[in-house]
Amino acid sequence: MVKALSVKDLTITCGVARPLLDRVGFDLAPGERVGLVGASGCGKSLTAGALCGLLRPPLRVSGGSVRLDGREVLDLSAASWRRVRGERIFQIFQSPGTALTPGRRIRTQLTETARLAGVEAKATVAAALDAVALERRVAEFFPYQLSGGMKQRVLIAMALILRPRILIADEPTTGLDVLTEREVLAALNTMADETGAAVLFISHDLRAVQEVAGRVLVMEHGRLVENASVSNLSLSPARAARQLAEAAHALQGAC
Ligand SMILES: Nc1ncnc2c1ncn2[C@@H]1O[C@H](COP(=O)(O)OP(=O)(O)OP(=O)(O)O)[C@@H](O)[C@H]1O
Repeated sequence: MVKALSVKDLTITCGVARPLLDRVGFDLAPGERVGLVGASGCGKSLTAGALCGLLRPPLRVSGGSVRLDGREVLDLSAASWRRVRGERIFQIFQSPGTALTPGRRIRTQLTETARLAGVEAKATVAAALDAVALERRVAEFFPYQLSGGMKQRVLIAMALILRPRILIADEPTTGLDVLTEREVLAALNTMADETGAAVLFISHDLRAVQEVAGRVLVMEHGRLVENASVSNLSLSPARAARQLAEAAHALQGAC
């Protein structure tokens, strides 16, 4: 079966220093939900940036391959990337505000998304808001009138409308309170259930990852050091994987 995403030996450099990302490789099957975890600075966001064609100089992909549905994307032009982003691969960031246009109502932005997807706007926008548990009146709001968690759910609603093959969620719940985090994760799971999108969920928090993904990739110093089910991390030969499992376990015990 063709993988939704296939990453091989992905290497990112910045000048002549040692690679920031060193021969990273993993696959996502269609509809699969996988976590990407690791300590701050290990290379999670760089990976996400490369997968979405968003790296800018001096950062450079100096080797490897990224295939979406079997098609190489690392050599795409900027114009082709703009088509691929949204249609095939959609990214949600930690700061959702930057992805929404400040001076435009949510309804306008979701309607535009529906047009891009070539679907009827009114019913689709209403259904997407319902699916992410946002009241329909939120459509009349401007982004500044929304909380961080509501903005994240608007972005997830956009993904629902666009139905990408792959959703990359880069720390989407960092900085949110526990209840809001739950709502965002539930919206993410609903989106993946309804669209069949594969999800790469990036976080330093294994507890949040567990709500979405069964399998996790663990990074350390720009390298992938583990690829295992969440339940097996505590037995991993990789110290970084065991430490993450222990930290999650300790936090759970403290609650
Ligand atoms: N634009 C850049 N130029 C140079 N180095 C960069 C750039 N962006 C990131 N880096 C370096 O690449 C490494 C990986 O950064 P990255 O942002 O991917 O970490 P991360 O795992 O996402 O961390 P966090 O969890 O804190 O977001 C770090 O050493 C960082 O300093």
